[in-house]
Amino acid sequence: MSCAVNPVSPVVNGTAYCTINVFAKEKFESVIQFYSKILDLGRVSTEGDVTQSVLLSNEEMSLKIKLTIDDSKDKEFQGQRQGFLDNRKTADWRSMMGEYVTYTVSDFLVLENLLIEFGVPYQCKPNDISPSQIYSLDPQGNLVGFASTKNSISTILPKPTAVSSALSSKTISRVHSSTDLGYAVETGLNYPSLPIINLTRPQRKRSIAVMTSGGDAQGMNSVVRAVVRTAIFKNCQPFAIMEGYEGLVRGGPDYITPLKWEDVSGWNAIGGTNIGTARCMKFKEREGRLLGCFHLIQAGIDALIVCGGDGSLTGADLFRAEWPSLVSELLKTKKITQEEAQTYESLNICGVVGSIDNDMCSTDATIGAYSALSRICEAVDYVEATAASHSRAFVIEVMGRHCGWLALMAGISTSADFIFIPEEAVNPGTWRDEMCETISRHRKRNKRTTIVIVAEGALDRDLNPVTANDIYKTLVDRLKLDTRITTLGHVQRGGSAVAYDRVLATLQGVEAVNAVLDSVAGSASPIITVSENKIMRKSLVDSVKLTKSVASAIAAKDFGKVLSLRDPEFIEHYQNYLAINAADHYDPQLTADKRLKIAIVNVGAPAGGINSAVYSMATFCLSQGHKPYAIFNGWSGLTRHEGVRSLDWDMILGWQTRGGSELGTNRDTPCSTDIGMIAYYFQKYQFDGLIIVGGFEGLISLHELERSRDVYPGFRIPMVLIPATLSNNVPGTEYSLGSDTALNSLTSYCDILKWSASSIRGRVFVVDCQGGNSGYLATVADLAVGAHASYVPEEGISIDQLMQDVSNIAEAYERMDECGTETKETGKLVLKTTNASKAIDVEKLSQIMTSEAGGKFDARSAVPGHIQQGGNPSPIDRTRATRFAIRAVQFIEDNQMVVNKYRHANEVYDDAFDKVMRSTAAVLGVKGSGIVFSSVRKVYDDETDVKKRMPKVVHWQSLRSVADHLSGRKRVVET
Ligand SMILES: Nc1ncnc2c1ncn2[C@@H]1O[C@H](COP(=O)(O)OP(=O)(O)OP(=O)(O)O)[C@@H](O)[C@H]1O
Ligand SMILES: O=P(O)(O)OC[C@H]1O[C@](O)(CO)[C@@H](O)[C@@H]1O
Ligand SMILES: [Mg+2]
Repeated sequence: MSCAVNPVSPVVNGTAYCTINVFAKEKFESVIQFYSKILDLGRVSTEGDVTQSVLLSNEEMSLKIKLTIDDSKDKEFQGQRQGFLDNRKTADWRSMMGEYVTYTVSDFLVLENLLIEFGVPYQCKPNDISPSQIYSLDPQGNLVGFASTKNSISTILPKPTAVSSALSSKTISRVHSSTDLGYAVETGLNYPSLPIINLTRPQRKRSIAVMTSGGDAQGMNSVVRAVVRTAIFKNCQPFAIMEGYEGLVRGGPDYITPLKWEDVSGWNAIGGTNIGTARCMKFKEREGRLLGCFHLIQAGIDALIVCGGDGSLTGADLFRAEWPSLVSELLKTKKITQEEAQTYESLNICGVVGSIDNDMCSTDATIGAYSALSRICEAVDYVEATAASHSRAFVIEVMGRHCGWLALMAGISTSADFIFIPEEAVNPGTWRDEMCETISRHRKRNKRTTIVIVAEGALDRDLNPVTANDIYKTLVDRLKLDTRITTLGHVQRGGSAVAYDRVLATLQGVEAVNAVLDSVAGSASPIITVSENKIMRKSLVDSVKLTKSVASAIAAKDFGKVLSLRDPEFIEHYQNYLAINAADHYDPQLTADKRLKIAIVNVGAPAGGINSAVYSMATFCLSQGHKPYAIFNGWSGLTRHEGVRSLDWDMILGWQTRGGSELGTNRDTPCSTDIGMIAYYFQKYQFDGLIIVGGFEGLISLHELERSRDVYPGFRIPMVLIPATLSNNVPGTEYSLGSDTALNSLTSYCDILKWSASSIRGRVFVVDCQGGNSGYLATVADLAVGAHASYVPEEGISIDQLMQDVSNIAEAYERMDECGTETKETGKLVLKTTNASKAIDVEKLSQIMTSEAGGKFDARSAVPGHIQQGGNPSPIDRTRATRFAIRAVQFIEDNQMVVNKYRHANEVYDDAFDKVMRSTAAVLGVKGSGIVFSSVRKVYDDETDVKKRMPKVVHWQSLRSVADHLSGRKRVVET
């Protein structure tokens, strides 16, 4: 290979002079232009005639461009250039040229734009997501390298990864190729190939800034990580605005800073916000917003993603509305040019709701709210122990500003005796009596603890605050209870985010970048929301307006409206709290003729929230006037006569918060035990309804009972399955109880491993995840912990992908070295669902990875096992269990009329009969943005792959490509 460069001294190694040879006259000027523009060099002198040379120079370096006309050399270079173009995707250009010169440049963005402008091809290294080196061909065809930091270019070529003997097809069982089950990476998120050169129109990279504002909230770092990486992935330049609106007002490179891929490594596990936040009074004034506008334009920012609470998003909405007038003021005062005014005529803004308060209308959950709830529940669980020991009362004050969501959800999760929330302002004359009456009843039934949760914004109907002190005094003076106040304070905002918040933040961060890229001038600004499991875009203006109207309704003492302005789920939760808390102290809601005997049974492996479902089912039944029955130790327990007991309030105290299954559970199904005997007991106890809480065996159980209705009249009652399994593999629902608890356990376990791995250079942990044939847990954990790769049964492990992953990880380590970042986040994780491959367990997998890595890293295996079933259920599982249980009882109530006609044994079970009865045996599920009941027959026949114990369609499939793109995992797309 020819090289026209005569590197007198390589610039990269400190000296700053070299000669570039050009062999065709028509190329001479463009080569001069190329180097002078890119390296910012001035033309110093011109010499000679046929053999001309030009000296280009600046303070740091000089470059001689020398023209020696030589047709054959020029042709040789043309041929070479073609070779580079042909091999742009497949070969490392450094291996194709004997010599080349490297330069340091400060801004790759500018460089890439210039290379595009010159129409020259280029290649990014180590990859195009986060290059630390860029190689290009100058107009003559010389290979030229650029580095973003001094001396950072490695001339050592990455060793091509070969499949060694350790990886013969004998050692790996290939379960499925990556495309077998339709898991090819989604088009929209596919890895970009090397940049496509646009020869006609230079393109400016879009710059997207992200900021966090207001009170910090767990999960904000995941938003920033997702925004940064998605922006880079979509070929945009991400920026952080440091310190919230304060950074915008102050401006300059200290406050508006570009971020790289590696800058956000490991951020998922870190609490608070790494880019700072503030409450900025100046931004509330137009003057502050004018400065913000100027600084954004100055930094060339096209779009702004604001992650904050209701205040921050109100500010964002105002900023958006005022933007045109701010721009024209800046133009008038000559702070910006006409061209800038045109380029930035409208502000492309998107809101992501991050606040522990969950006070923004139009979204179910704000980022951080469930983490704060988790902190509260942990604290109350701890307090329970000391309260029980002393038989004390505790008044626990929680945050939430003017919103009672945290207090309400904590009340349900911990089965608190009484709660105070701003949405349900209490009667100033009667609240003390009401509270004391409830607590006295509980105490009379031998309850040793009293927990009252008060939201910091709690009010009475005259708008006077109801404080922890007021409550304390009442408990002491009237009930003579030994009482303590615990104000949880900022502990609630502390610690790292629970898995739910990490995933929510990640998906919303990705969606925010998509939203700003979809926006055109004049389009309405969106806010990213969540409804059940669905990430959506809504109007920022409308959400802000709706949220503001809550404050107006409170001020107007219109409390009915306040409650109605919260999302429908809030109201449902509030009614649920009242219902389960009324189990012993009100007259039953229903008249005697409507009261039912409802049985509950646990089937399958333990999962977080099973006990909460039993507790809520029983307390709700009691408050309605129904009689709740427990079947102990599953179907086999029933056939072994181990007991059916009616549940009463005293017996189930404390079950809401407990892990495991108090009723006892196993995987037996009615047909695998003795369905006749089960029918006998159903007849004996005259059950009017059945609730099964369980996983895949729960579904099979319900199916078997439903299909036996013709033979056994005892089963002609409404029956519901509440899905509960950490595998989240029950067809008919996108969410099963226990999967959140499991995800939190796995996430905490992985965080610990990651810290350990980060302390040792080049350490990777390969973690074995439960989940049966479902890769749900591993996939969502992948997103939550920022794993490098995950292997799931739906895809299996292909040798090619495994090799690719080894080289991805090796590259990631190289990139870290080359970036010279001082990041400690060097630990890497790979997750594998046990059934992703039966042939290679995590131990073997880690051995293979270590041996293939050729010394670049070493891998260790880790097996968390049944720890994944979790300890105490997460607040999400507790509150969902309550919601599911109450909905299940209501389903049984609603379907009584339907089944009554057919319950007698002498009814002929014909087709018409069957058709009506079908809908009365259902799977309760979360689908899209709502709760639905689907006939078990339909679910079993149409939606279930019985052999694989899986739904036929997996709803979380798209998460895999998001996880891949956020970790920079390259996929081998198999043909
Ligand atoms: N009406 C407004 N106009 C302009 N800016 C505002 C407005 N309201 C709030 N902001 C800006 O947003 C910042 C954060 O608002 P705020 O303190 O209400 O927190 P938040 O975003 O609601 O978060 P959290 O309630 O979770 O702490 C304010 O300090 C201010 O800079
Ligand atoms: O951290 P600061 O500024 O004291 O603010 C506390 C407030 O912030 C929040 O934690 C979040 O808005 C509120 O719940 C609380 O009232
Ligand atoms: Mg707020």
